[in-house]
Amino acid sequence: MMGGTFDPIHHGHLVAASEVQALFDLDEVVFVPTGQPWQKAASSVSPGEHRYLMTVIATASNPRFSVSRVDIDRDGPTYTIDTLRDLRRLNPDAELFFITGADALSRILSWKDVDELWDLAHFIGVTRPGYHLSESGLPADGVTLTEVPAMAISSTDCRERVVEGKPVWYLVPDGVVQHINKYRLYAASAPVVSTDPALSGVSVNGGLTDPATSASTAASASTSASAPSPTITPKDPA
Ligand SMILES: Nc1ncnc2c1ncn2[C@@H]1O[C@H](COP(=O)(O)OP(=O)(O)OP(=O)(O)O)[C@@H](O)[C@H]1O
Ligand SMILES: O=C(O)c1ccc[n+]([C@@H]2O[C@H](COP(=O)([O-])O)[C@@H](O)[C@H]2O)c1
Repeated sequence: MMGGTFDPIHHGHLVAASEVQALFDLDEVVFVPTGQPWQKAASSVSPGEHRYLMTVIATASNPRFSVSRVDIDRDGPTYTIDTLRDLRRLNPDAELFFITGADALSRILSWKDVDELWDLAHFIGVTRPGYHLSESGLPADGVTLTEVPAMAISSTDCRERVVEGKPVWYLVPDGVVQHINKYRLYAASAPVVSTDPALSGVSVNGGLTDPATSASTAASASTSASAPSPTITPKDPA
């Protein structure tokens, strides 16, 4: 499994999961969006339902990828000890692996009940540009370090790019770009509140009221919000 805030999910997450799935011959990689990531500022984290939907959109085409709601459906701060217990209960015969990037692995000793984590899953630490991957201080038989293709992408950078009107195409899957634009996630402009009960309290673009037209509207919104047209100087016909 791979736990994360996924705000938004990006190709760094997906490449790491794909590489570990192949290297370790895993049957499945379950992406688990966090409920309340207690080590991140609550005010800066998007609603769980949006992060869940973006994770579903990003993983839908891969038959070995799936998404679990266990963390977003559990009240209170998200602790991996609870995630692992829930997944073990749901999959009593499965051998569990927890994929984590170098930055998250370096903070693992601060996680709740860390001494009990090693009995519940084997941790796979993966390389991430800008971070040092180390198993120092961690039980040798509990962690395996693995190199994955370097993707210098972070969710923080993706969010900042949206705020600045820069493109996030190719940093996140196309459907995630469309979801961000459709619901005006991360945008600096004043949002309105969704009438969709599943996304209650969630900010959306007020223009997207008709589902029949939302795709084309989202596409045009994406053009203006994320892919500004280059300035083209017409040739002088003379
Ligand atoms: N580019 C990447 N390469 C490898 N691992 C990554 C990469 N980005 C994130 N991860 C790992 O994926 C997991 C979930 O990360 P998370 O959802 O917090 O993404 P993030 O890009 O670090 O987000 P933020 O910038 O908001 O902190 C963590 O274990 C993290 O180390
Ligand atoms: O168990 C904890 O105390 C704990 C503290 C911080 C992070 N985690 C988990 O680590 C994973 C990556 O978290 P993050 O914040 O880097 O997105 C995710 O599954 C989190 O739930 C877990």
